[in-house]
Parts: sequence; C-alpha cells; structure tokens
Amino acid sequence: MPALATGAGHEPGLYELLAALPSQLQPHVSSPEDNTFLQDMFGERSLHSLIKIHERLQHYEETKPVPVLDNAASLAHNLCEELEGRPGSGEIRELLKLLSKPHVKSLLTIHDMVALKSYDPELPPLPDDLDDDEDSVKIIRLVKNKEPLGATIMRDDHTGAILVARIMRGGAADRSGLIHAGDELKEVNGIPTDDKKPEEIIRILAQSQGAITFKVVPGTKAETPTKEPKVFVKALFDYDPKEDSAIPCKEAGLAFKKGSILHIMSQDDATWWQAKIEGDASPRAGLVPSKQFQERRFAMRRPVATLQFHRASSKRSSGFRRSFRLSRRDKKKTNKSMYESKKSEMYDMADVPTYEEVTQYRRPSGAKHRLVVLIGPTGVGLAEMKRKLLICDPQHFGVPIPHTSRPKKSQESDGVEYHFISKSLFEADIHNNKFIEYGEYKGNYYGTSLDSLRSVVSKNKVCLFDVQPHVIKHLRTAEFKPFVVFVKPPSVERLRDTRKNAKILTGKDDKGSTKLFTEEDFEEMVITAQSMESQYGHLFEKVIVNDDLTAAFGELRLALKKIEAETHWVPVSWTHS
Ligand SMILES: Nc1ncnc2c1ncn2[C@@H]1O[C@H](COP(=O)(O)OP(=O)(O)OP(=O)(O)O)[C@@H](O)[C@H]1O
Repeated sequence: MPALATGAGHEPGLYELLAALPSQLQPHVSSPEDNTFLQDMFGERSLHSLIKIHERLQHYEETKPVPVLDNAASLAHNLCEELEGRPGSGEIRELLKLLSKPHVKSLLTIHDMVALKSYDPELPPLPDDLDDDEDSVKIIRLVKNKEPLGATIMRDDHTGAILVARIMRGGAADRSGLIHAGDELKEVNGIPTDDKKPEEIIRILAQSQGAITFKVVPGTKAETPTKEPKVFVKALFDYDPKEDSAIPCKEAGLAFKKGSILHIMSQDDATWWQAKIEGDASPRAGLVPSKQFQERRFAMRRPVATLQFHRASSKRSSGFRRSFRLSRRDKKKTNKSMYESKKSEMYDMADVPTYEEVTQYRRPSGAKHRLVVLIGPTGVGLAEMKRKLLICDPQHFGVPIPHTSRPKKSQESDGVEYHFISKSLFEADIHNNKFIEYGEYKGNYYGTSLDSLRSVVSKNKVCLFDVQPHVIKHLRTAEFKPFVVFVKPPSVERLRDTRKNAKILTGKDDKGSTKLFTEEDFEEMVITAQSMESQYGHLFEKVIVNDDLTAAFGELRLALKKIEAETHWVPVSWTHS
C-alpha cells in the first residue's frame, strides 16, 4: 500500500481518516482476502487524488469563487488560431504549446461545464434511420448479466404492436427505471420486433448478455409509483408455472408449494400477481395466479372435484375420527357437527384453497394458548399422543370433557368422564349450536361443546382436541387460533411391523373392548389418511408420520413448544379482533 503522506500543517480530515481506516478495520476483518481488498481499496491512488481535490475545493467553498467566464475553451481555441498565423516569439510558442495540450483543453472544457452548471449526461445521437413520425422513440441501453430482464411482453391484438406487458418488481428492468409497462418495443439490439412472436423476442433477450439496446415508443399510460404493499399470503395449493398453460410467460412464473408464505409485491394485474417466496434473498418477483383467477379456474373444474369429494367421503366416512370416542366401526352411529345441517349445495368460495392472507404472530406472555387440533384416521395413534402429552405435563395440557345424555354409571362422576345431561337439554343445546360436534349412539347423544374447549383454555392450559377434519374450518377463529396437526400413518408394511401387538377399540360395545389390527384396518387407515390430506391438507400446519411412536411424539412436543414460544404466520383475521 502506498504511504499516505499529508502536507505539513494540514488540517486532519478525510485524507487522514482514509489513511487510518485499514489498520482500524483490521481487527474486525477475519478473512485475509477481505483484508487485502480493503488495503488495496483505501490505498488506491485515484481515491487519494479525489480526496485531495475534495479537500482543496473545501477551502474554496468558503470564499465562494464565481467563474469569470464560461467559454474558456472556445476562447483558448480562438486565441490559438489567431496566434498561429503570426511570427512568434518564444513566449507565443510556449503559450501555443500549452493550450494545445489535451489536459489543458479538457481542464478548460470542464471549467466551462462547471461555470455553466451543465451536469446532465449527454444522450447518444439518435440513429439516422428514424422516421419523422417516430419523434417519441426512446433508445434504452441496459447492461444485463445472467439474471432475466424481469419483464413480460405481448402482442397487442388490435395494433399488432409488441408491448411490454408488465415489469416484474425488483427485476433488472424495474431497477433500471427505464422500461415501463405499456412501452412499445420496436427493436432489440438492432433487430426489428414487428415480425417476431413474443416468444422469439423473449428468446433473443434470454440469450443476450452485457449491454442490450432497446428502441421503444414510450406508452401513454401514466405510471403511478406504487408503494410496495406489504401483503403476505399462505399458499393453499401447489403451483408449478411449467404446468400452467394460461401463464403469459412460463419463465417469469414462480413455483411454490402448499404452505409457502408468499410476499405479494404487486396486484396491479387482476389475473397475474407478482410475488416472491418470503425469506428468499433474490429481490425479483415472479408471476403467480391471482386469487380471483385461481378461484375461477377452480370453479370451472368444480363438477369433477365435487363428485370425487362425495364419493370419497361416503365410502370412507367410517374411517374418519369421532372425537368423543364412540365405537369406531358402528355403521349405524350418526356423527354430526353443528354446522353440517347448514351445509347447502351452494358453492362456498371460502372452501376454495387459493391463498390466505397471513401475518406474523407471537403469543404474548400470559395470553391464552392456541387450541391444538389433532387430525388423523382412526387407529393412527391420536389417543396415544394425547395420553403421552397429558402424562408428561398434566399442568400444561388438558382435554375437553364431552357431554352425554346416557345415564351415569356407578363408578363415573359428573364432569370427570362426561358432563351428564338429560336428552331434552342435549337437544336444546344442539339447537342452540353449543356443540362443535355431536353424535348419537344406541339412542344416546354424545358431543363436545365449545364451552368445554373454552374451559380448558381459560385454565391457561393447552387444549388438545381430536376431531373430524371438516370441523376444522369452524374452529379457525381468533378465539381459538387452532394449530392443526395431522397425524399420518406410515406405509401398510410399516404399520404391520410396528402395530403387531397394538389393540384398537372393537366398537361392539361401549365397554372399551379391544382387538388386534387387521390387514383391512391398516389399508383403510392409509386410504383414509390420503383422502383427508387431499381434501383438508391446506388446513394442516404440521404433518407427523406416526411410524416410530417415540420419534413421532418427540416431533409433536417440539412443534407444540415452538408454536408457544416462537413467531409464526397466522391468518390476519385472527389478530384483528
Ligand atoms: N407408532 C406406534 N407404534 C405402535 N403402536 C402404536 C403407535 N401409535 C399408536 N399405537 C397403538 O395403536 C393403537 C391405536 O392407537 P390410538 O388408540 O391412540 O388410536 P386413535 O387414533 O386414537 O384411534 P381411535 O380413534 O380408534 O381411538 C393403540 O394400541 C396404540 O398404543
């Protein structure tokens, strides 16, 4: 590094600071490469010269000198012409030599520019072959590296013109601020675009690197500088732009998975939003279908989807969970949620899994715990998981006590196994929507009331509730903020291995008689789990495969611990009340 000399009597300033920086920064720089880089940068001669000039200029700033003239360069030029014809003395020859030096010429030109305060860049001359009516053509030069340009283009159906359809937020074109949606593209790198298809132009752009020159006619649409909206959504479906025939430009699409958190950066276009995956380091947005568009597409596919849903649910309803533990396989038993009777044939948009607006949430200390909803096919091990949680921390976890209209047995106590109420009171409570879920078995009602969930939560406990998946959506309120865990069976082979000695309720009586699992039980468990996941998967926040019980339980405990202590995404509506 060159020595940094400062003049005697020099005021300490930027120059000294620059000289001291490398040694002062050294303790904070770990890698030798970074150190060398800093030494080189701060030792760079041109940087020192600039600082010196800056310091000199500062001295003049106080005296505020004004230029005597602003045409020094042309004056010098005229003087040279005048003197050249004359028989010269030694002084004249010296003056001529001095004024013809490029450095002096440049100095005088710069002097004039400063005197005139003419700091705007000079635009390159317009190409000669411009038509007269092309007076609003703009020549734009962008330097592009390997990243895409970040713009989509289309052909205008009426005029046939090639237009910039949209500028992707954070992309190269957006950052340049030079190209705008609505601009008409005339040429790319001297290649006329009027006879090209948009895809061909995209290809030319993709293949270009370094400086790209565009000839554009600026669009008339006034650009309203939009403040980047901070909208975050959770994706409730998987999306792959490569599989989407409707997307205007597959390369500009953003692939995501169900459960991904997307930062929506622009909703200017009603059909295609611009988004990026939250936490992704790239500033560039990609195209995703808008909520409305995705809903429309879903509605068009709806007849098939509905048919599949009904078939699956009627065939497999026996495999779905009964939270209040009636017999597991009694086909005569009824099982309803308070909302089922209201279910109409009307198409409910809220059921269409598209996006859900979310926000970050962290449980304030002392606030109620989120309800923990456990979902899974019967026999998968939910009771086992709940039991283990209750044993390991009975002060922290609790379960709701169900209601029944059956008579109390001698060994039972009211409010322990069940709340025992009369049939007429049970029916009145059904009528008043007090039960989140209820059913009838051998002439008696069984059910879980919303108040029994509230009672656990109000004791500052984590309420564990296993329920049929169609009930989840009715629990998704600001009050309960349910954390939905789906417990999934492993493969039939693994079930065979792990559940050799495990027993399940037979459902022949309500005395809790058990039997060993059959091959049919395993198959039904796996099929039911698949059906649950495909219909309700977008509502599951955590999926745990219950293969090895200890591992699955460990995973559940960790997930519950995290949800209690850490910040996570929840629907915005849950934080507004
Ligand atoms: N990972 C596992 N490995 C071996 N056995 C298991 C595992 N998980 C659960 N079991 C056993 O499987 C049986 C059924 O589990 P559990 O009663 O918890 O199921 P469930 O999902 O509550 O079903 P149901 O709704 O029919 O009561 C129990 O005997 C339980 O101990």
